[in-house]
Amino acid sequence: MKKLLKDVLKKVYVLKIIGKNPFKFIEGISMSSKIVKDNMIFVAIKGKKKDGHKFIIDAIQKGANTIICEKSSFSFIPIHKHITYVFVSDSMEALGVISSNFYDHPTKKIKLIGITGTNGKTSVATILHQLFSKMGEKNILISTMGIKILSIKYPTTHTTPNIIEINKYLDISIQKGCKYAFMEVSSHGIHQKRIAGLLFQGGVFTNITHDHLDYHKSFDHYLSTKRLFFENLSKKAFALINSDDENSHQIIKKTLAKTYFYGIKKNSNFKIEILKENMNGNQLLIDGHQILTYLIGRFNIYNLLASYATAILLGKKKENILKKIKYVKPIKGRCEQFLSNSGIHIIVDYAHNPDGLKSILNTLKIIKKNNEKLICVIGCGGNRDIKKRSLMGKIVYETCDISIFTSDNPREEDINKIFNDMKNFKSYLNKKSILTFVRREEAIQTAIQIAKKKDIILIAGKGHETFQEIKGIRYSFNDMKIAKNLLKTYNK
Ligand SMILES: CC(=O)N[C@H]1[C@@H](OP(=O)(O)OP(=O)(O)OC[C@H]2O[C@@H](n3ccc(=O)[nH]c3=O)[C@H](O)[C@@H]2O)O[C@H](CO)[C@@H](O)[C@@H]1O[C@H](C)C(=O)N[C@@H](C)C(=O)N[C@H](CCC(=O)O)C(=O)O
Ligand SMILES: Nc1ncnc2c1ncn2[C@@H]1O[C@H](COP(=O)(O)OP(=O)(O)OP(=O)(O)O)[C@@H](O)[C@H]1O
Ligand SMILES: N[C@H](CCC[C@H](N)C(=O)O)C(=O)O
Ligand SMILES: [Mg+2]
Repeated sequence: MKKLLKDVLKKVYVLKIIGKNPFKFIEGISMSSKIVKDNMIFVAIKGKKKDGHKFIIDAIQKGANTIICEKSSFSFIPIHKHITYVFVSDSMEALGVISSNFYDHPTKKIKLIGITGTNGKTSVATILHQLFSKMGEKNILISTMGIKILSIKYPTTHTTPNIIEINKYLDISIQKGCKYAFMEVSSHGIHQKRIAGLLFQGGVFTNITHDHLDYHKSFDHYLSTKRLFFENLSKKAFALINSDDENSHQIIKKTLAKTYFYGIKKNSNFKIEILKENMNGNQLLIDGHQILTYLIGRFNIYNLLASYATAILLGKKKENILKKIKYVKPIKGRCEQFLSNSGIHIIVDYAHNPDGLKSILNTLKIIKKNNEKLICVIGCGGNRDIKKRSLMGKIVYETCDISIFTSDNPREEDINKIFNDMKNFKSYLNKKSILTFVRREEAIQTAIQIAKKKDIILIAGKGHETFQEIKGIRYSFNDMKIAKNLLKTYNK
């Protein structure tokens, strides 16, 4: 793709330009000097760890012909002939405008829905992707598990990719005939302006509970970051809010968007009634119509209702949605089940914060009878929220019959420090012991050795992940695969 610089800079709030050459061609945009190629724009961003302005020389050596940078960082910048320097007050905001210009404004051509909240973003986005595909509507999914355009998958590194990637993939999807885009909007993504300049048709709020306080420092900051997404929606957009969440009104305090509520407990625009809940599926009453869904767990009832309501707000016919929504399949690593030959129930779930754990454990209580044991294998990620660890440890300890603490993705942290944090809680129960194994495979193995027929083993925290990240290296690891192999080994 090739564009004139003057077109790429349209509507960018420019403070000053050096080396102006509007007829220069641009062949790409990058915010990382590491991947700059000939005739690209390099956008210097001040990060948490590094300052992109320090990599301007590197970017020029790799072929960048234009530099976007912040005036305040002028002292860092070496001036080269033939290079155009564009000074802006906010590089990230400028990057939003530039990438939208470069890819011909994808969000003016596709209906983009952003899904935000502590838990349920991947689930709702994926349900919408499946539902719309089943209704014959081509769409793109942008989620933790990667990007999917029709049935082609593209790997990503972040739940909400950077704004260049978002525009690039939206453009590809438009070329392939997609009319809808369902995208997860993480709080990191909002705060780091990875969604700058995107026009959203709607925003969906799932819930907000304790997580990411390593990054946000306080719950208030986390909440106000999520609120910012709704504040920036236009008055033509819709905001679809979980009315049962205690912060539902906070989230939409200053939104211009037309607000709708969905929920089970409180009065809402979109309601659902639970007729039967079990491990084979849920029987539900949506808008007076009975449906049976393969998705299990109360949390998935919220996810399903949010998806139904989104489809209605996007103008889809109720009868058509209801006809197709029952065929939505369970989502990888979200309450993924396996029943072994000897009758041991394995559940792999991505619960990685206190509320996620409560949700999945409440679901498992539905199938647990008195004599069956609930065994949980759990770890907490390293270099992430420390305060959530003891809350997660306590929930598991007080709910499960056997608690096995192990590693998740320790990243750069000492695993024994993580174990200490997980065990740092007071409990009314003091008889039970907690087993700890550094090696996650050993923890799963122990759970399988202990388990008897009909016992339930919950392996939590890593869901679909196919690796374990330890000291910068990603080792291949998949909870469900390991569990199935071990069940075979022990003939269980
Ligand atoms: C805490 C966090 O989110 N950090 C993100 C942030 O990093 P940073 O501010 O430290 O960036 P930096 O390393 O200082 O670099 C600053 C700039 O210099 C540039 N640079 C740097 C080095 C170089 O040689 N050349 C160069 O040009 C970088 O490309 C960047 O533009 O900006 C980087 C570039 O966009 C991100 O990759 C990085 O994500 C890190 C790796 C990360 O793990 N993020 C996670 C926590 C995250 O974002 N998670 C959310 C999901 C959370 C949820 O569950 O809801 C997500 O959306 O994925
Ligand atoms: N609506 C919900 N309410 C509460 N818990 C939920 C909900 N949906 C899913 N969960 C729990 O949270 C876990 C993660 O779900 P999901 O991947 O959909 O969330 P997410 O918001 O995309 O997470 P991430 O922040 O990692 O992207 C699930 O495995 C389940 O345990
Ligand atoms: N999106 C979540 C994923 C956490 C998954 C868990 N396995 C971990 O590594 O902590 C986060 O960035 O906090
Ligand atoms: Mg996700």
